[in-house]
Amino acid sequence: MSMKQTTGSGAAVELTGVVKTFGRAGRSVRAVDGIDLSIGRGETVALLGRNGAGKSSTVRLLLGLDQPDSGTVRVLDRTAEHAVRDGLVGAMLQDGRPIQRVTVRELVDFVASTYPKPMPVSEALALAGVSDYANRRVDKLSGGQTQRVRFAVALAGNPELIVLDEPTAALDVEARRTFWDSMRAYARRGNTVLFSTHYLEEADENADRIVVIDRGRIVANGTGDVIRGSAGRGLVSFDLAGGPTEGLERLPGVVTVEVSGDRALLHTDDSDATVRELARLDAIRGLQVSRATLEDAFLSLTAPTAAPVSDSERETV
Ligand SMILES: Nc1ncnc2c1ncn2[C@@H]1O[C@H](COP(=O)(O)OP(=O)(O)OP(=O)(O)O)[C@@H](O)[C@H]1O
Repeated sequence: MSMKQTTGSGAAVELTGVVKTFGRAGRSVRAVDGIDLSIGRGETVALLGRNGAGKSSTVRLLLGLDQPDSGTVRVLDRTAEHAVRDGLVGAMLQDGRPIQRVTVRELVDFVASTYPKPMPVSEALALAGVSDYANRRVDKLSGGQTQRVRFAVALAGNPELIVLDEPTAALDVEARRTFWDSMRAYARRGNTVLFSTHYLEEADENADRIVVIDRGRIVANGTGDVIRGSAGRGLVSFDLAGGPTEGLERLPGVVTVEVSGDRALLHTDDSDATVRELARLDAIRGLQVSRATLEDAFLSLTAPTAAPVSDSERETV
């Protein structure tokens, strides 16, 4: 195992009041709308959000590929560009395609040679799980194998922080599992990992902490359990049967209320108390009680259409 580099004692990632707008005035979109986020060294953090929530935009800011309109981005005690230039950050972006006609080993070897303190090539290949096909051409591999080669490329510079934008989006279940095994092995060395994903289970299983992002803002931040509880630990639903929806949020235990058609869904911290009160009000037609899952919490925290509010819309809100 290679020696860890040491780069000071601050957070691995520190975003403060970060705003990033795309487009021209009047028709602009706030892809990132005031994000404050601190990630400690050695943490594995999932950025979870729907399509268009602002995950990729946040990742690009972290890699110094874009500049924020306002706010600050610090990575390992320096600017993002500086951290990348110093070889401290490895990245897997969504659209990166490895160059063709070279073998896996040649590719990783070449990338490693561009860094000041690279990881030994055999180690990067082993950690990414690609040693078995190191002598095969990169353009002759399956989707899962290609993704792991891209992981080996991201590891080549021996980074302290790795940033993965939806790394498993195109992989089957088995390929995903092996991918995460490799990623966790890298994290166990004391490294920091930030990955974005649509998959709740993936965030729950592989991250120490989940940051839920919606419309360019952080709407929840904590362990899977914290997120699960943030919208209430229980779910109580019933048919409104034409009854009123006002006041449901004031029922005992209730944290949030969703009404869909003629059905009310209450997220509650105390299902028993909520149900008792509903019974008293005789509002128990089609009553169902269940434990809230991470998905329930996620759905209640994020808007159904996650398109960010444009500046022109914002003025009218
Ligand atoms: N270069 C750009 N020019 C214009 N708009 C952009 C640009 N990049 C992102 N956006 C817009 O900013 C918003 C956030 O996009 P972003 O790609 O960050 O979301 P995401 O959470 O990564 O989504 P996905 O899961 O679909 O990749 C979207 O409305 C997107 O259309």
